[in-house]
Amino acid sequence: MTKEWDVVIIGGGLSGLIAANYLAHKRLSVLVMEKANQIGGRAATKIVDHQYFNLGPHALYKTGPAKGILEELGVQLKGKSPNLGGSLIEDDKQYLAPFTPLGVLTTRLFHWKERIEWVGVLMKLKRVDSAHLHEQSFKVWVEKVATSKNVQNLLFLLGRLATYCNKPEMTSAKVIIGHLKHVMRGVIYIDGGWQTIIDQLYQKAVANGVEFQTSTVVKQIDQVHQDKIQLLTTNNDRIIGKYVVYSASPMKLSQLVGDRVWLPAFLRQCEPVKGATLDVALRELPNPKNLFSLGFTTPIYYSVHSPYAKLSDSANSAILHVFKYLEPDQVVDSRSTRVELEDFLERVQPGWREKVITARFLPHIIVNQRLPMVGDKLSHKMGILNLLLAGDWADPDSILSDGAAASGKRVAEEIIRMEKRSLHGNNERGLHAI
Ligand SMILES: Cc1cc2nc3c(=O)[nH]c(=O)nc-3n(C[C@H](O)[C@H](O)[C@H](O)COP(=O)(O)OP(=O)(O)OC[C@H]3O[C@@H](n4cnc5c(N)ncnc54)[C@H](O)[C@@H]3O)c2cc1C
Repeated sequence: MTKEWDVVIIGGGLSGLIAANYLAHKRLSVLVMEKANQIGGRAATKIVDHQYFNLGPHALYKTGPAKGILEELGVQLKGKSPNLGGSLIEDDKQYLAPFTPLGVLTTRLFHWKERIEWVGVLMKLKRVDSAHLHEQSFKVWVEKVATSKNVQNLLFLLGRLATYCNKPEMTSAKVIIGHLKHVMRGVIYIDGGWQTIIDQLYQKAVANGVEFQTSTVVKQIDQVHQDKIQLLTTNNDRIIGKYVVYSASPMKLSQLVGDRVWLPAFLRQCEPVKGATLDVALRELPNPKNLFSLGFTTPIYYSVHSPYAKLSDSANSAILHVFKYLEPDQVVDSRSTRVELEDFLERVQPGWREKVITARFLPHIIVNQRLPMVGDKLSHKMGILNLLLAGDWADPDSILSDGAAASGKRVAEEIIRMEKRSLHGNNERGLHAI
């Protein structure tokens, strides 16, 4: 017999779990279907040799929507904020980063006129209302506010650092600057890795009656009745949901619903944000003072996360990430990219190879499912009634965990609203307030 649920959520990542938690507070039956053999998606943490590896560098934005939503759901977020400062690397030179007052005053990256321009730009960044920048690219905005090439390059670097997006001429100034403003107010590295967030969301959902099916791949979505959506899995199981939340890849949705179902155009045009990451655990740091460096014009990031978050069972281990920001459609040669990241690490931590406990290299991973483009129009109307969209790609104003969390909460609220409306009609059972 085909089992029926009020809500079926496709995808057990951050957005799916957040939606499940908000829905779990109501008298709705909720099933989460996850393709992998464990939940968490891109927020999962892998433990290798007692070292905790997030999937590349993961920072939670202190004033972004995700933190507030997680706290509202009762998730404990333990960890510390990394220090500002660090260095910028260009060719064979290393400069103090002008991210602190001392850095601004003393960095050899800038001459005095540029220092003044940089301070002015930082003030503009703080004051600008990003909501009005929808029709402008980040590049156009940067070239409007800064004349010095060095200051412009520093803004491009900050945009990459904040959003992982490496295409300023295509990306929306609204999203990049909105996000950058959150990043400038501070980030947190999480003790135990982001898995601790996932685990808490999972436990709370289960305690409130949500059911989970892992190793379950949904391969087809069909509307079989006005308030019934049928999901077919690769094991040929059939599951019915009154509402379905889709939180997997936007590019794959058209394959699941078939050609005849109308989907909003943005879903077919989504371009993912990608990167290459080298995640490394060292017995100790050869150069303990060098915790954070960025390529100035080369799109490379290096940061040691373990001084600010417990990411190992051993007190001395250092967990660090070296990351390359990729452009959309960039062809990646895995070997040369690995060499590039290892060479960068050699530059900032000479002799690191002698200290390796374990390392993982992922040459081509999706960081965010949608590059936020200028003039993007995200529509949630589609050819299947009661099919709702969540994920780091499904929010018009935010991306990364902020987009995942905001969209997860939004779809849950939408379902609760629709359900209340339909219950008003037949008034069979009541909904509890959260
Ligand atoms: C290298 C890297 C660095 C990052 N750094 C940061 C950072 O510093 N700050 C930040 O906020 N965010 C960061 N992120 C992004 C953050 O991890 C993601 O935005 C967030 O985890 C996405 O959650 P999601 O639920 O939208 O998607 P996912 O986590 O991708 O969840 C979707 C789930 O759907 C499942 N699925 C797919 N297809 C099917 C199917 N057919 N049937 C059933 N299940 C299916 C997948 O297995 C997956 O578990 C980073 C990501 C990466 C990769």
